[in-house]
Amino acid sequence: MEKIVVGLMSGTSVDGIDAAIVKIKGYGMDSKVDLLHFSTMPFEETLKREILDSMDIDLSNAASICSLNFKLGKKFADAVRHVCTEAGVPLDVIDLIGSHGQTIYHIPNGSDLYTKSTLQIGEAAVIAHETNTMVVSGFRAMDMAAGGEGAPLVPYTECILYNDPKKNRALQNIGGIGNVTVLPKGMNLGNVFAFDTGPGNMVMDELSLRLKGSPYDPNGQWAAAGIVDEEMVAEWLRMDFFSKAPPKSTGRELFGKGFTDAFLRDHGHKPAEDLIATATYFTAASIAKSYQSFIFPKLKIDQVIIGGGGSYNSTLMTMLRKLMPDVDIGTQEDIGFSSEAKEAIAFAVLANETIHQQAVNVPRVTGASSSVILGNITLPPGGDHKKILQKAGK
Ligand SMILES: Nc1ncnc2c1ncn2[C@@H]1O[C@H](COP(=O)(O)OP(=O)(O)OP(=O)(O)O)[C@@H](O)[C@H]1O
Ligand SMILES: CC(=O)N[C@H]1[C@@H]2OC[C@@H](O2)[C@@H](O)[C@@H]1O[C@H](C)C(=O)O
Repeated sequence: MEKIVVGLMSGTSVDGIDAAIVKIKGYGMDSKVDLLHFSTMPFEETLKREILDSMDIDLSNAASICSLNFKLGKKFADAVRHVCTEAGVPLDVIDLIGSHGQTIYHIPNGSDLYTKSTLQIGEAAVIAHETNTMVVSGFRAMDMAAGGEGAPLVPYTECILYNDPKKNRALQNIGGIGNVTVLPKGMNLGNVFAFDTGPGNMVMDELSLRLKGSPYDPNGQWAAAGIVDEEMVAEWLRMDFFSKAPPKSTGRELFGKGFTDAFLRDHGHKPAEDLIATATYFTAASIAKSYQSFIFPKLKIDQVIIGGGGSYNSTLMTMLRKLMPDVDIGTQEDIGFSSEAKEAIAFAVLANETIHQQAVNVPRVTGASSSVILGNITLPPGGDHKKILQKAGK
């Protein structure tokens, strides 16, 4: 049975809400997935600030997170309407919405102070009410309840969408954070592996904003004009995160504002271009080091496919190619996909799996004790849920 599903993603870059309208036939590894339309609804600067502050342990509080949960729910509903209007698809054609939500905090390992936990907000009841559509949200919690890190979750969808019978592929996402999924040729879910590689655009973006007043370094132009401090990068690469073997995931807690504050405290007197170049090289070098430590010793990679907004930073792409000269490094566009749309598509696919009660986390990737069904289902208000689930194919 065919379903029209909207996938919503607001990632760690906090640049806006990505929305994909996807046609999905079937479920499981045989799902047929077609992207009908994709759009991004950028956050206004004030809302972006509010979200970033809510992630900052010094600025955040319970009231601000409570309020933001509902505010973002409304924004996610607006993003559904926006993508439908742009695509000329009536809202009542949508069978299901898969909403990742906005990660506010992620504590994958716990500490003396905090329990292992993760929080994605953007109230699903508000989305369901505004759109009169069933919503699947909170994808990460069940994996973490089963002992996993709750991330990364895209390996399942990447198996469906990108496996190649002849090539060992590494799919490198460069969003706020960098993460890789390794798909051995002719693979099945049993031999895929994945982990977060470290910072994506997060440090570069923070520096661009503070030193140049721009949310990112357009095409890497400032980084291209700067001089990299290789010693600084070598020191950063000695952080525990980079030597830890997967499973591993990370976020703003490690590479967010606190990281950039410390960098600027010691090096803020240097030219902005040099600082942005150093942060750009840090991302490239952390990806290369991750591959050298945890991928190349296991598998010869034939093709690295870069996705996420970082693929539009040509200085970063050049650095990556220099650091890994023996591998073919291309972009999502080179193989006929969209670099921007991939995560929104993933959460549409994952929502479809939820309503078909399929367990889709990959335990060897997240560290969970078993494979479990992800997500919370929110029915539309007053909806006849039997009819709705029937429509969804159960
Ligand atoms: N033309 C461009 N030049 C340089 N960088 C760009 C360009 N376009 C986008 N980016 C970068 O991509 C980022 C957004 O990437 P993306 O949408 O993949 O991240 P995300 O989904 O928020 O993150 P994550 O995957 O970590 O959740 C921007 O913040 C910016 O740093
Ligand atoms: C906690 C969280 O939101 N993690 C995100 C983030 O963004 C990239 C990387 O860090 C990855 O671990 C994950 O997202 C992708 C979509 C995933 O779960 O596969």
